Amino acid sequence: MTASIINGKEVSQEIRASMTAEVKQLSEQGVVPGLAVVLVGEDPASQVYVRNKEKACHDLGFYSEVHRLDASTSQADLLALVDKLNNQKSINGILVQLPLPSHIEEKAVIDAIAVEKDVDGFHPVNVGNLVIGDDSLLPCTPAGVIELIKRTGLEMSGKHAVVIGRSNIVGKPVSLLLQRENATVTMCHSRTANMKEITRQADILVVAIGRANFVDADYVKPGAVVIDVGMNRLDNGKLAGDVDFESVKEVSGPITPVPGGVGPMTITMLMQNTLIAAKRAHGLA
Ligand SMILES: Nc1nc(=O)c2c([nH]1)NC[C@@H]1CN(c3ccc(C(=O)N[C@@H](CCC(=O)O)C(=O)O)cc3)C=[N+]21
Ligand SMILES: [Mg+2]
Repeated sequence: MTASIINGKEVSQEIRASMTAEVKQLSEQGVVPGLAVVLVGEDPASQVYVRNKEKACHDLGFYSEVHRLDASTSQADLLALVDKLNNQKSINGILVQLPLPSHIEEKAVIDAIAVEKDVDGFHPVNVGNLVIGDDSLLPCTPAGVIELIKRTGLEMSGKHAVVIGRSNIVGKPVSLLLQRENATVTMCHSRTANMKEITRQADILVVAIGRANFVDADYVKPGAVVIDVGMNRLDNGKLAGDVDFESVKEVSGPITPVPGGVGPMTITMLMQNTLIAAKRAHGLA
């Protein structure tokens, strides 16, 4: 049996198309969602993501600003920019591209972003609200993963979801969101013993360990939904996921490719968070 491929690009386009009418209606009321992206330094991969975000804003009719700062920018200057954006009415969402240069303390910068403009969902208050189950801005990649699983038609309630990876950005929050969908969640990570025995029990397998082609067919239960969050740039310049797509698709159920899976959804969820933040700023949500 050959697995069906989950087309993240197509799902993204569908969601963005469904947002367009609302954005148009809001702009007629004078509410234009605004996103500021801050990029420190010249990491080429980051430049690509930032351009994709700019394009998404443009296509949706959002206002957008991109602040490209020199790699030697001081922490104080970066914090001053964040403060300015926190107070700028035209901006509803602020994204400071990570990683930051090593002389800047990431935590200090994330903590400085206004909670209601934290469209990455990385601020400790948004993380805390996610844990408690209160309203928060959800982290974009985990929210995109849940959306893709929903679109497969699989009922998550009561299913065994296994997450490989325990990062603050993906592994931890995606586990919480899967629990919220009433899945039974197991977390694995680089120190997990007998990992294959655990992942082979998964009805849903989410992989975010950051190692190219780490998961092969031996890790996967026949028919399982497989979501690959990996983004590994190979020496040949190609992008590889954490899942060995060619071998896994022979045993799995619906599976995401890289590129064209989770990546586009991350940007779509960022747009959705910016829209939510804009509505809240105007008392409309
Ligand atoms: N504060 C912050 N928030 C982020 O959300 C954030 C960040 N920093 N730093 C970097 C990572 C990475 N990231 C991606 C988003 C979209 C694609 C994406 O659109 N990928 C496409 C194309 C990729 C390509 O061809 O290079 C795809 O998978 O099909 C990739 C990577 C957001 N990140
Ligand atoms: Mg890990």
